[in-house]
Amino acid sequence: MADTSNPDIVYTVVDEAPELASASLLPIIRSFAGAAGVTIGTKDISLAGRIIATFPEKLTDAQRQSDDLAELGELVKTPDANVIKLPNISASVPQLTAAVKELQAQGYDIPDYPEEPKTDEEKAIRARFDAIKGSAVNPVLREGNSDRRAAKAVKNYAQKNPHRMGKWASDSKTHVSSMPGNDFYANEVAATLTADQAGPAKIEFLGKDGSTTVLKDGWKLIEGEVVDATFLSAKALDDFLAKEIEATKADGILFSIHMKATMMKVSDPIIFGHAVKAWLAPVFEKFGDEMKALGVNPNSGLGDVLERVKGNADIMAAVEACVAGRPGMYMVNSDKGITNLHVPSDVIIDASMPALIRAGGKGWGADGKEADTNCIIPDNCYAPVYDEAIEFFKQNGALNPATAGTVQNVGLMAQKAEEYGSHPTTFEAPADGTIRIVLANGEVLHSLDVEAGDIWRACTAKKAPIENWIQLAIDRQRLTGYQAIFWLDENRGHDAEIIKYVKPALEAAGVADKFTIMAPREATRASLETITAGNDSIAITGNVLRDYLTDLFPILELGTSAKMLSIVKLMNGGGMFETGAGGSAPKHVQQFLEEDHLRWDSMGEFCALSESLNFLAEVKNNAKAAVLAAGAEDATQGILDFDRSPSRKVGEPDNRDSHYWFARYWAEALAAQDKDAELAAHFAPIAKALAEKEAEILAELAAAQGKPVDIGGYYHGDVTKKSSAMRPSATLNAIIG
Ligand SMILES: NC(=O)C1=CN([C@@H]2O[C@H](COP(=O)(O)OP(=O)(O)OC[C@H]3O[C@@H](n4cnc5c(N)ncnc54)[C@H](OP(=O)(O)O)[C@@H]3O)[C@@H](O)[C@H]2O)C=CC1
Ligand SMILES: O=C(O)CCC(=O)C(=O)O
Ligand SMILES: [Mg+2]
Repeated sequence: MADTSNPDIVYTVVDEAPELASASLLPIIRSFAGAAGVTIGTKDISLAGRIIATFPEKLTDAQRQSDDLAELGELVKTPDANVIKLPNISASVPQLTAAVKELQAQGYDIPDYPEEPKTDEEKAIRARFDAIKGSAVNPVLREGNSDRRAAKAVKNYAQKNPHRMGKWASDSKTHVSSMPGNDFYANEVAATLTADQAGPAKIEFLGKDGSTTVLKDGWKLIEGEVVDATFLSAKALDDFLAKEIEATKADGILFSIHMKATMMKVSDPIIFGHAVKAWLAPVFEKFGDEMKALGVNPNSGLGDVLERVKGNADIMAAVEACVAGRPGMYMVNSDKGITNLHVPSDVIIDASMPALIRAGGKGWGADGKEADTNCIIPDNCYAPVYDEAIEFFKQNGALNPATAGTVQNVGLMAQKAEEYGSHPTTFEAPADGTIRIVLANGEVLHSLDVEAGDIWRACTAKKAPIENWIQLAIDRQRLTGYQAIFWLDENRGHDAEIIKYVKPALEAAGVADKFTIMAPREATRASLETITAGNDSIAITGNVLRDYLTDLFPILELGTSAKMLSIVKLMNGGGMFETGAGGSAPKHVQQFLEEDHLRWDSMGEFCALSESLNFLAEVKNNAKAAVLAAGAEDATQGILDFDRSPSRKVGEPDNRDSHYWFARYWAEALAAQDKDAELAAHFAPIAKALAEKEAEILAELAAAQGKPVDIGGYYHGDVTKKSSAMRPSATLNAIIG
């Protein structure tokens, strides 16, 4: 539940591992900030919180929750915003239905998710759920462009303490496979709107029979907006997948598909569903009707398919026969039999491909052993990044984190830029025909012929965010002097329009010679050459590559993207500080529940906290916040210098221990500083107590580990249970107060 006051800083209530970490860290932050008069509020953007806020009608007053996401969405458009944003679940359908089930079991009268809505009432419920599904939080909050990089201290630490890297063999059979054509990349057309063309537009489907269906109406487009349309052919996709299954088998390697069904919540579950159908093609051919009657929807994954057909012996026999003839499968969890195709949100490309590359091009097979892998990334817009990276490491061997430079990112993200804002304008073609965009002035902007099942989408990027992004890039290049590359492909419709903004802006600023423009493949090679030589680069990218590269490079350079500094300079003057560039680490929760050890690293929170306090100091002229910030920076440095980050193994220090050390170093720094005598006096006894009680506190934290733990729910755990699990040291709690 959230506070309603008007705090200096808003900290988000989220899901999974970061939310567990907050149960321990937030009381420390509140206590320390409170001593300086800095208030910390919370807003609940968790999956369960959003479901509860969306369906209040049958809930009791005590169960109801305000729509915190909507409130935060307004806050980030104001200069007052100062938000620390932790990662939240972007739910796939299986996750959404599991969360609903859990809430229902807790006595919340929430409707079931209608898989196949028929009545108007079911369709209305489905539409409300669809607004919660997938990446529904980040696009609302990200009212600014993205600045992600490793803080200097974090990068230095990684160079001094290089993580383990898998070895790359030059004859590795691992490779990326993408469609030979007729994909989003090949079919894209784009234009930048003039003043005459602006206004509410429509998207229409024209059937071969002459009928017109309006797919979207009142679509607001403004002057200077880059508007593109494209489609991916369903037939071409099916041909490609069938061939890749055979090719994988012939190569004797693992089959895997990598996409982002969470963020691309309309297009990618459909593509994933095609892969599930291709994998079980003979079964779907023979038992299609029976499977339909059992409610099978391949878009929900193989796990859901198997669950629904398991009572039918004939279908199960056909599944077994089919799978026996398939290549080996890349596994999410070989111990539990969870395959790449089980759940659409289990394999998320930004995290999965870098992990495979870090491992030397190896995936996990069903036998629990590492093997070379065919990485299927159907569309060619961004697949070349991974393809080129893999080729580079085959030729040059793995990156050496001890000597590698860094790739920072300046990402175009504001106002639902590009693909990540395209959900409301993505459609599966209902039949053969044409899908077109009709502008307010009646002009047809783009018209593309499609076949039934093709995935058509329109993306846009607005002028103000584009200009703001170019300026951000100029500022960062000026500040660092690094190599600076705009990752834009002049042969792609959308990118060619963006280049028309970039070139004149760089000329006008007199800095054109400091920047280059390269297509993703060439930019990947150039950046890898740069960091291999120990130098640094800034990748100035669109929204998707912002996401992909801020996992890829950190995972190679630092071992993880959790330690990244991730700043969103909100366009109306506020600041949002994301904690790292990774997600909510479901695997960490599994481990925590089994053995009460939380390996989540809060480095992202530590970095975001200092930034947020510095921002408060700057915009509100709050000198005490500046002192707190400097202390938090020292504490972060202490965590790195003395190696206080969590270990992965039960029985060794975990997330909670790192919070103790953070509190201790922070208190020591505040006690030692001479800028604010009042704060120094306040923190001196706290620092002393934390030092004196070190052995007791660490013993109490250690004693908690090693047994299963109950937190009263996965998506909607019990706040008290979470708090007592995450704050097991009475001695520490008493000092924090
Ligand atoms: N900003 C946001 O809101 C984001 C949300 N997400 C959401 O998060 C969920 C999980 O996404 P997924 O793609 O699996 O990516 P994650 O980043 O959550 O997990 C991938 C792996 O990265 C490592 N990792 C991530 N964060 C940390 C951390 N703080 N400390 C230590 N290790 C870390 C873990 O490795 P190991 O297991 O080896 O320890 C983890 O298993 C999804 O629901 C997704 O939609 C994803 C990205 C961003
Ligand atoms: O919103 C999401 O689903 C994921 C966001 C993400 O991966 C990122 O911003 O790095
Ligand atoms: Mg990401």
